[in-house]
Amino acid sequence: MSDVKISIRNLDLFYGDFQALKNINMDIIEKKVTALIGPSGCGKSTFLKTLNRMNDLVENVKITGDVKLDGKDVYRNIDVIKLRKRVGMVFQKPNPFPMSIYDNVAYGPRTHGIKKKSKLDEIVEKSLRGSALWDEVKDRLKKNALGLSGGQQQRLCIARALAVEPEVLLMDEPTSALDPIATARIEDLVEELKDKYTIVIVTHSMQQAGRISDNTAFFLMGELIEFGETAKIFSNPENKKTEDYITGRFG
Ligand SMILES: Nc1ncnc2c1ncn2[C@@H]1O[C@H](COP(=O)(O)OP(=O)(O)OP(=O)(O)O)[C@@H](O)[C@H]1O
Repeated sequence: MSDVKISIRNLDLFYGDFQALKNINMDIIEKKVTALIGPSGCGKSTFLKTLNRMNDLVENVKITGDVKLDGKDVYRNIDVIKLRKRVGMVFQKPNPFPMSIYDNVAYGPRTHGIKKKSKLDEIVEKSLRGSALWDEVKDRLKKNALGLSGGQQQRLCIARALAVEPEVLLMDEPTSALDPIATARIEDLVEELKDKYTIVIVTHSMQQAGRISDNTAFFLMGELIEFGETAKIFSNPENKKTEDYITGRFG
């Protein structure tokens, strides 16, 4: 029996007059990986950002419909800071803060009021272990994070997201700036993280979606064309447009 973590109903999003999302309906299943695929500009990132209200920061944006996290509407009667603690995000380009590795990971817990050094030490170690970076950095936690490689920086950003103990992790093309080896490490990590977290990942790579996701959503020009089990979407899609896209026939 699968549990729904986030349910999306009749979601429309406008940037000014332009409608970027058209009547999206989807259930994101707890502790599964959901991949969002589709051509450039189809609305994947926009959709991802509606899940923790990152679009609120954009001017002239209008959102209607429902996004419910554990049954509670995230657009009404909810503290946005708390929402973003529960629904963390990792971006396309690794974006560590220009401070030490330790301080990057401790940043979130500190803003949520944790001050005790022993507690922070524990969170930093646990988060870095969680993002499979601990062994590589444990002897240089006080060094600047900008000295890490791109792949290490991205795992640091994942550790930073994990440090506030989120329930959902949104990942916007987290491997697009990485080489194949660093990409494989992040993919392995996603596989491990789904034991504990619900993961939604935007990817341009259909191979990646096929490798790491349980469910896949195919978007086209702001519409959700097809959503279902990844194995089914890739082997036997219902919609001709999905088939054209995954077989590379799409222009
Ligand atoms: N802040 C904004 N203001 C106006 N239009 C926007 C804004 N952000 C995105 N758009 C438009 O909304 C549409 C969807 O963009 P979005 O970034 O969600 O697509 P995407 O599928 O993630 O694309 P990509 O794969 O290239 O990252 C595009 O037409 C884009 O130009």
